[in-house]
Amino acid sequence: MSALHARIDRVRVDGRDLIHDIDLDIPQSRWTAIVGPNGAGKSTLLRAIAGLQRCDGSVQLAGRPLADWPSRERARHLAWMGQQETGADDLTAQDVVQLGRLPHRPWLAAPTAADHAAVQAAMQATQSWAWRERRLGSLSGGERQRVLLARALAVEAPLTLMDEPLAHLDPPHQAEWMALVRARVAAGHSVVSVLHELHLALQADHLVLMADGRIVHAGSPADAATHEALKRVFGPSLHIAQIEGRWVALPL
Ligand SMILES: Nc1ncnc2c1ncn2[C@@H]1O[C@H](COP(=O)(O)OP(=O)(O)OP(=O)(O)O)[C@@H](O)[C@H]1O
Repeated sequence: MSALHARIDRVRVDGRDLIHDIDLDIPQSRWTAIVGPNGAGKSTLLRAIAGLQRCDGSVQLAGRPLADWPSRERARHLAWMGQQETGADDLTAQDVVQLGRLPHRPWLAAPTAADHAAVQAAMQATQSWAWRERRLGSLSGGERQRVLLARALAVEAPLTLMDEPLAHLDPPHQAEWMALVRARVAAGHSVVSVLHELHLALQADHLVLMADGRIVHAGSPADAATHEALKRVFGPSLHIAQIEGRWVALPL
C-alpha cells in the first residue's frame, strides 16, 4: 500500500488551474522529493494532499480517503511543515514544538511526560534545544526553521510533508536534515519534501518532477530517464554527474 495516493483533476483558484491532471503515488517508508521550477505548483500540490487546499479529485491517506479521517487521528498520522509559517512568534521555541503534540492528548489536557520527552528528543535532534526558552520571533531564519522542523518531528507521524525545509539552513544543517530524514525512513516512516536543492533531491528514494502545474516525471533519482526529464525542465545547461557514488546536479 502507498503512504498516500492522489488523483487530482485540478486545483482552481480565481478561475485559474494552479495544478491539473495529477496522479501522485507516495511510496511507504521512503523519502520522496518534489522538484520543479518556481511556480510549477509544488506547494499547491503539497497543500492539496495535506488537505489544506481544496481540490477536485481524491486523496487516499494510507488507503483511506483523507476526508474520512477524524481530524485528530489525521493530525497524528500526517505531520506538516509549511513554508514561511507565521503566527507563533510570541511563543517560546519549546511551546511551538509542544504544539506538535496536541493531537496526542485530550482537548485542554496538560502535556504528559511522554509529550515532554518527545519535544526534548525532537529539539535535540534538530539542535534547537539550547534556545528552547527563546521566543520564536527572536530566532534567525535557520534557527526558526530548525524549531519548526522539531515541531513536525515531535508529532511522530507515519507521514511527514515538508515544504522547502532546507530554506535558511547552512550546509552542515542541511546534511543533518538529510540524516534525520534517513533515520525516519529507516524506522518505517514516509517523508515528502518540496526542495529547490537539486543535489539533495537527487539523494531521495523517489523523485517527482513538476512543471506548469503537472507532474511531468516520477522515478528513481538514479535513472537516466529522470536525469533526461530534469534537463528537459531545467534546461540543457543542467549537468548531472556522479561524485563519490552520489548524483549531483550543477548548472554549467
Ligand atoms: N492563492 C493563490 N491565488 C492565485 N494564484 C496562486 C495562489 N497560490 C499560488 N498561486 C499561483 O499558482 C502557481 C503555483 O504556485 P506554487 O506556490 O504551488 O508553486 P511552487 O512550485 O511551489 O513555486 P516556488 O518554487 O516558487 O515556491 C504560481 O503561479 C502561483 O503564483
